[in-house]
Amino acid sequence: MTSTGGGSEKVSVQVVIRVKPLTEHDLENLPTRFQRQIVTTSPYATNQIVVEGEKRQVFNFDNVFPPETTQQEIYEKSVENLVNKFIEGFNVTILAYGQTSSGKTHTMGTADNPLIPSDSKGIIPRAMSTLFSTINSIHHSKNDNRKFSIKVSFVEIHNEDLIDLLGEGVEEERPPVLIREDSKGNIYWSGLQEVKVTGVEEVISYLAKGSQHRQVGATDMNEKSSRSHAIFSVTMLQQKFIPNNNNGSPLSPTTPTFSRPGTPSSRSISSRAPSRANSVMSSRFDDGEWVTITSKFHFVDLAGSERLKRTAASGDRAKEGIAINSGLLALGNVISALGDPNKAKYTTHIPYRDSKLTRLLQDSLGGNAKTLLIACVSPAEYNANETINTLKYANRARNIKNNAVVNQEEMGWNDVGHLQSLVIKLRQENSSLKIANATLGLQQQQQQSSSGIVTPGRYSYFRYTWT
Ligand SMILES: Nc1ncnc2c1ncn2[C@@H]1O[C@H](COP(=O)(O)OP(=O)(O)OP(=O)(O)O)[C@@H](O)[C@H]1O
Repeated sequence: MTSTGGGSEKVSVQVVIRVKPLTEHDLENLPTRFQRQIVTTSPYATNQIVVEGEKRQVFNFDNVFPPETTQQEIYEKSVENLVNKFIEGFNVTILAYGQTSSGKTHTMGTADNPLIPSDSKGIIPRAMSTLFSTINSIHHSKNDNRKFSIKVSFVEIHNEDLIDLLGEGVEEERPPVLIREDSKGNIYWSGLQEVKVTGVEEVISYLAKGSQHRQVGATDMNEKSSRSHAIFSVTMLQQKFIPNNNNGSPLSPTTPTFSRPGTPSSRSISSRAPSRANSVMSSRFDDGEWVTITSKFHFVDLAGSERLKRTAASGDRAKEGIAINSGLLALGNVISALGDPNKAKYTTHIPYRDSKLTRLLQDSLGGNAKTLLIACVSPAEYNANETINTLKYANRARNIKNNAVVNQEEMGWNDVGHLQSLVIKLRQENSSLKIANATLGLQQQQQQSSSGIVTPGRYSYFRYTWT
């Protein structure tokens, strides 16, 4: 996986499995005769997992983490590289999937708070630690002139309602969180608090605040079971000034020196939070040009994937179960439509609109994002069916190919008139380029159809590679 000069690279969705150890709580609560461990992994085949159920089933993934794996190991092997990609300007999404009590929240660190010991910390606090220490070292570097602004938001999908977990005041009086799509297919949301953060402790305080607001309810399987999908998002804006060399062309992005840009306001309601860069602006000055890169990191802690009857749910719990299952079903259908090479050839419709979850993640699955799915499973015989279901679900995600690109915009800071005229000029250029691209696309499609290669029209926008 190497980044191309233009900041574009083709990657599959990465799928890893984490097998949870049986905890004291499990040993007290699972019927003794079903505590036998039926899931095995091997240090010699670290991408393989075997389930000894009614029949022996073997699955292969990008990585399989056995029960003894530490939080730090998971982070180093699967996540750290994605944080570096995020800093480069790629959109990144990590999803934790699995039945209730399988370790999703523990792995993701969604319910982090200052009392959790450092070796138990999950992915989010570790990723934030890498992010801020990298930014600090860039600030102290003489050879790197980048400036960063980081904002976080925390949203919950409960019974198909979007709830702002960082929202102030009474929930009923807040503006509704809405998902929107622009004419180009970009996803936005409105009415959501985005809070500026400058360090890990601040992020953890917002995580703690948000997770306290998260809907939890007692089920038979996990007494504090999460009954909603939670999406913690980090948006990063980085600006760098590229000075001109003597020939009038900009120097490399790492060349130092420039004046400090103004700082965005510290707390704002995001009315149009882009989930990926959707416009290109450019502003050149006599001494160089400003470049802005926006990237977004989604940490998605999904609600328990178990079948309804297993949680003995009734009333509100049952209603939640139906909403959870339909969200995960829609996610599975999207994954299946994108991931199954046979279906992909013939499917012209990817059902993103079937749930809020898939709508929100529309451009994070198969779009302009790097995606990691962490499927969490229990090793106990008691959970054998759910474990198999989780592994089958995760297996379908492995065929998705994304074409992730750096979200780079070039823009000026202080010459609004100049910027506006440049925007108009660039829009005109963009229109001409679109016409040229469309003509080129048409020619390529004609060539491909004569050579037998299938390019589904709608998805050429997302730059899909079908395998
Ligand atoms: N790898 C692990 N090592 C030690 N304890 C773990 C591990 N994974 C999970 N646990 C513990 O198991 C319990 C259930 O885990 P967790 O709450 O993360 O499950 P979950 O999948 O998020 O469940 P739900 O869907 O109900 O929210 C917690 O007490 C957690 O600390």
